[in-house]
Amino acid sequence: MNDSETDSAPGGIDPAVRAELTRLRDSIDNIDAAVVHMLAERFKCTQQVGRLKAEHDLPPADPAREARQIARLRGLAESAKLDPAFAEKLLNFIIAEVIRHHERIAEGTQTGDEGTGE
Ligand SMILES: O=C(O)C(=O)C[C@]1(C(=O)O)C=C[C@@H](O)C=C1
Repeated sequence: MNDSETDSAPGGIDPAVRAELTRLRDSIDNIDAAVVHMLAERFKCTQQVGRLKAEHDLPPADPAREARQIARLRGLAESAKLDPAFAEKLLNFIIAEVIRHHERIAEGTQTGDEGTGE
């Protein structure tokens, strides 16, 4: 249910429920903003890694490094009571995009700034 659907709930919403929903959504919006900012910083780092790898003829992907990152993140997820499988899928999704950026940098088809908004 989206905002307009909750707004048009039959009989209206109890004001206390509405206040609690608004409070939770405010926190969700702050968290989403933090995630975007953290991802932007991560991509700035990985673009530099991509340029370094291209300059030194290193392969875009490093499966051994990825295996260590996944093991570490799964442990962190468990401690944080987050589903480790979800954490792994999310990291794999991000890394796949990073590898695409690395490949484009190595091909010389991008400057290395894509994904950073620069
Ligand atoms: O650490 C590297 O070598 C990177 O290129 C960064 C990164 C990552 O996004 O964390 C991406 C690709 C590699 O396979 C491993 C890790």
